[in-house]
Amino acid sequence: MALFSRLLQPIISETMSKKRTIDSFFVRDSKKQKKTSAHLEEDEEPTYSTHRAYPFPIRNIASATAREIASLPARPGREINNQPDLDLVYFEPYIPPYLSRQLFQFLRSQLPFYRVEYTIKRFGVETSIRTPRYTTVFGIDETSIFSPDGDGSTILDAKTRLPLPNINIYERYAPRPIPQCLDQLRKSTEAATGHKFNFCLVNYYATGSDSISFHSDDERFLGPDPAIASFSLGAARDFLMKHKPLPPKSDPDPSPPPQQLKLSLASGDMILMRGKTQANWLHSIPKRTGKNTQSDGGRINITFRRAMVKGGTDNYYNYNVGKGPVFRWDETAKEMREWKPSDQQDTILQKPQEEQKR
Ligand SMILES: O=C(O)CCC(=O)C(=O)O
Ligand SMILES: [Fe+2]
Repeated sequence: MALFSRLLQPIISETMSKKRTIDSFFVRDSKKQKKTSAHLEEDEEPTYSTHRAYPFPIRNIASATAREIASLPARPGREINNQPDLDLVYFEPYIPPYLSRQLFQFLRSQLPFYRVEYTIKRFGVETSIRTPRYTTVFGIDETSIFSPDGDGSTILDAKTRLPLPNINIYERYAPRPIPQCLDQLRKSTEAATGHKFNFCLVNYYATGSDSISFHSDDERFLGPDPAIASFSLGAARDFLMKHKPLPPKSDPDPSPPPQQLKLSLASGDMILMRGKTQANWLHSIPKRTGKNTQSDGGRINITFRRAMVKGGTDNYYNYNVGKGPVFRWDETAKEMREWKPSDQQDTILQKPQEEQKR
């Protein structure tokens, strides 16, 4: 390997920081390697997914780990469809505990996150909303693809495979390809569910105060009866589901009203919502009060979805990336910190000096 990249490699890893947790995902000392797992590759050079729209390169998972993800789910899914219009498949878990722990640490430290602010009209008044969790998104709708050659910076029409005729098409936000560390899971999910996905949305709930209120993912750009695969990593949180309001009954009907559901989603679990579910049910992750709300109650949620038209791409980037600052996990401070482009540059410049001191 060229001297340049050898020199650069540890510097980049240092920029990515999180020495112990992240390195242990890839490179283990030989004693630990024997004791804990034969799955993770020893001494594999880290590689990165890069794209001009990423704020920084996103580290790839090792090839052995990627192969493991391809072999999932750990357990077959169980159908939950005992209520009107409800059609779920619950994998408990999809990702086994040793792998979900590592994937949680890895994704938390490697992905760029945002705390999006936007305005809505509430009772005719412009109201500012600060999303009560960190979010990020990758992908592009079904009408387009990232050019398979080069660094994928060119976007092609999905049918003609020619560059988009109008350069203004995705003008508000430059779409980002799904990085390898999430794309492995997307492929596995497609194989396990028989559904296709072109978007990956990630939520990070830092504490019990982070939440998502009752909503359904029934946007028109997803098409009718969309399938959404939703993964949990890290702290367990309650996932509530309730039926959308029903019109009052006209005739005496003996069928009982739909019941609210509560699933305690644990690390590694996956819930597939499909069929009539989004059209008829709402879901939420309520705030959690009491103990265990502050410390490492961090939870990552990953959803895979399939947007059919360009409006879906703009909507997802608008609400999950936005125009505000980037946040990145700081392993020393154990919290998300605002990240600036100069952070990366600083580390690259500082590191050789530090090494000379030793
Ligand atoms: O965090 C979760 O489990 C749910 C997230 C969700 O509903 C969404 O992002 O639309
Ligand atoms: Fe949702």
